[in-house]
Amino acid sequence: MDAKDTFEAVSNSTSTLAEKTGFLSALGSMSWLQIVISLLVVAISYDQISYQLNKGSIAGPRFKIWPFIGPFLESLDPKFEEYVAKWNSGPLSCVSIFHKFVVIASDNTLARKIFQSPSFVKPCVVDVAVKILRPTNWVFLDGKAHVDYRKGLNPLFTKKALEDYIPEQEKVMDEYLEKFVEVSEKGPQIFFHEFREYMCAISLRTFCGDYITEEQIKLIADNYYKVTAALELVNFPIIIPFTKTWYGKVIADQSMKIFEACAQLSKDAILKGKKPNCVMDAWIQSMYESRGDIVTENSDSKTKVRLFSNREISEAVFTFLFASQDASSSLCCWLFQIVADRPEVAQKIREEQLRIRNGDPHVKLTPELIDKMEYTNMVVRETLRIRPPVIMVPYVAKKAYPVTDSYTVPKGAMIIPSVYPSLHDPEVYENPEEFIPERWLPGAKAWEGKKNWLVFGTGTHVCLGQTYVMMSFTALIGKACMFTDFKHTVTPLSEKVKVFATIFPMDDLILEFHKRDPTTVM
Ligand code: HEM
Repeated sequence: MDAKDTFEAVSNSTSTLAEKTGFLSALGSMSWLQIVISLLVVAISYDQISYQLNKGSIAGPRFKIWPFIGPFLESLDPKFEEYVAKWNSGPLSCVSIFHKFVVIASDNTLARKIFQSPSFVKPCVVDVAVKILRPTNWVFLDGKAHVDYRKGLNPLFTKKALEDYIPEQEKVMDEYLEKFVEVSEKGPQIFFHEFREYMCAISLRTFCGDYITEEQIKLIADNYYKVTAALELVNFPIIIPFTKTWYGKVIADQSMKIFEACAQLSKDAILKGKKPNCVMDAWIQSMYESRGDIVTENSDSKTKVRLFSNREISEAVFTFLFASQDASSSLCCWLFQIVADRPEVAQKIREEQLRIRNGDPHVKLTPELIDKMEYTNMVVRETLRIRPPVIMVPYVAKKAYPVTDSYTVPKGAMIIPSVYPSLHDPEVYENPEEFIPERWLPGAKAWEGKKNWLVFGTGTHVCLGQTYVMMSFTALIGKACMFTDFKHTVTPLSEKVKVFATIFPMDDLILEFHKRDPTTVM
């Protein structure tokens, strides 16, 4: 019997006793006001006692200061400093909002343990996510079904697969660098929105190739933020027309309809022997290879993939966009801000970019070329360490989960492994608040702390796109440094962190881009 059962048993036996001693007749003599007040007192006491029982020995407010709602109002506008205070309060801490009990793990060993306990926990999604992403979506699979599905997706984001997508990606990079210069003609601009649009465009080209039109990309890029807003952690679970969640669902449905049509075009093209140049092509090719409908050099692959319907493909592609959009936009903002603030770093990137291209800045991107960008890659890695886009990942306990010898997370509670403290651990990363790309030189101490590298999570749900992220951002910042000069307008809020699903500079990043001679370093 757990603590909650004990409490319920005590309540039941108390009520039986009360009945015996004439509780009902006492009730009959009370006024409505007295009854309401009494019920309120019982409910508040129940809420407080169940909070105390769930909290046990871990850190957290002594009492729920606001009965029932807890810190609900603060959670509507989460402050980074409040998360830091929570992490500093102990390896495990807690908070209770309405009926949700939330346990936060700041310690590296505990965070890893949670990520790697799929029999006790699964990713926690807000109620409305099931409606927006649809209940049939693969992201809601758990256990073996999830592992089997992932096996079919993993090959789509490897270095080998990237080779096929890079030419299309490079076109989008060039197009947007031109656009950033154009936008800057009016002087310094807020780039938060520009970068979100750019990320959406490059992701859609990578996922759907040229089956998706410019207009369709624009429609999704202009409206995707509605999906982010609809999926905020605290949201009304029922979709009411013309509310945030309704707008989110409308744009999600429109996007999936577009992806469905793209999937059919890709199926037709692959059956006619087209060489894949986007994620959809690569996935569909593996489906037809598995059935023996086509033969390619990969036909011997052990991972067999069934033929998915266009609707299933569209739902999966939407999850790729959903998983990548906020985190990639966050990385993009911090990467440009950090490099713009450090001209010596930009200069070293330029030197490397020109050197590996033998002085010709127009040499096209390939995975082999990106592999040679050692310093540029260290800059991306250090940016991800100092400003990890995903600071924590919400999971839910499927059953009572004994996370330490002295504490068991109650069934149904949210359990959140934090990523940020591990990446700022001074034992592993000396002067953790300083941006030092050289800490990632081959053989340097930071590499020994592999267990602390939780930027992409770990375990069965580890980020599908991690290789893709490292390679495409290394390529992007390399090209941006060669072809443009970007200047950052520093404000008192530039280094303050805003939390909007992921993390961003609080001033939304003010930048200006100017063309430069790409054959020079200075
Ligand atoms: C800077 C960019 C990114 C960061 C920091 C990031 C980080 C993460 C993290 C922390 C998780 C949770 C892992 C876990 O629970 O162990 C995750 C999951 C995931 N990420 Fe990423 N991600 C990024 C970009 C991308 C991109 C570009 C894709 C493209 C496909 C992607 C696809 C996914 C998917 C599908 C999952 C869920 C995997 C599953 O449940 O099996 N991510 N990511």
